[in-house]
Amino acid sequence: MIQLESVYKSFGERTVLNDINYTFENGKTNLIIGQSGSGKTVLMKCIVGLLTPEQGKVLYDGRNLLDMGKKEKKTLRREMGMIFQSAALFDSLTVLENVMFPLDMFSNDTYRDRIKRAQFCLDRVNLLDAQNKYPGEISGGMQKRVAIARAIVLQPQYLFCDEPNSGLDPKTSLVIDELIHDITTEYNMTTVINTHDMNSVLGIGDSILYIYQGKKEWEGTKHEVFSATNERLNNFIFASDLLRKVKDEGIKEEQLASMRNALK
Ligand SMILES: Nc1ncnc2c1ncn2[C@@H]1O[C@H](COP(=O)(O)OP(=O)(O)OP(=O)(O)O)[C@@H](O)[C@H]1O
Repeated sequence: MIQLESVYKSFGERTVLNDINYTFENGKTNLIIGQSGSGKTVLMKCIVGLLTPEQGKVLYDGRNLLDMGKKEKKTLRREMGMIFQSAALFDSLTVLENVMFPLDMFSNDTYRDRIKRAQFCLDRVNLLDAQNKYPGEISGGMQKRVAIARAIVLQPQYLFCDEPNSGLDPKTSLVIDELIHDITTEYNMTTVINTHDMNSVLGIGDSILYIYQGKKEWEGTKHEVFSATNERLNNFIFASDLLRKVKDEGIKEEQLASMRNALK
């Protein structure tokens, strides 16, 4: 679980995060959503320690990141997995070598055990057959799956995904969403996802934090989105004609789920 308590971040005179309080629970896919420039990336950076808030607490299962010394931070980093907007794979390494990379850096396991662990993770994302290929030889969706395998290879407790679906078609995005959701439940991780993708919101939004101009404007679940009365949230979520129709014509959640299933 990650708890944010009264987090503030400014750049010069400009307050970009204003009194953010929120709990990201484990075993859930926690989504941060909001307009461009609302502060999602700055918030994610504050949570992972790339930026330091001026005020507040970022509690990792009770441990405040902002009070940690170097050694404690290093321990915490080992408990984090990250998936970036671009898959950020090493072009000159094979798929297997990419997944092994964190193990080579941080684990004391034997070479054989490191290979076994990396292959286990590749199998989990259904890519064992591609282990000897190079990133340039596989599709964008496959690259994302390699990035997921690499992110979970050290068995992280916390998983951070920055726009995991960017550049992917809707069908592949669905596969990536489901995969992230499944591994989150399976390994009981605390997963935090920054996204613009409304399909993700409606599909895997176990818990949703909507930020508007640096403030928490709304929080809820994918089940609550449709009945939400917050006008800013509605304008944001239902900006697309299709989704507005879905809301206005009262299409039920189950119907939406079966539409998603048909896409798979
Ligand atoms: N290092 C920085 N120095 C000054 N201002 C910054 C810095 N980083 C971000 N900002 C400002 O903070 C605000 C929030 O930016 P942020 O990148 O968090 O938005 P976002 O919600 O992630 O947007 P997008 O969806 O477009 O990625 C923006 O106005 C941005 O210009």
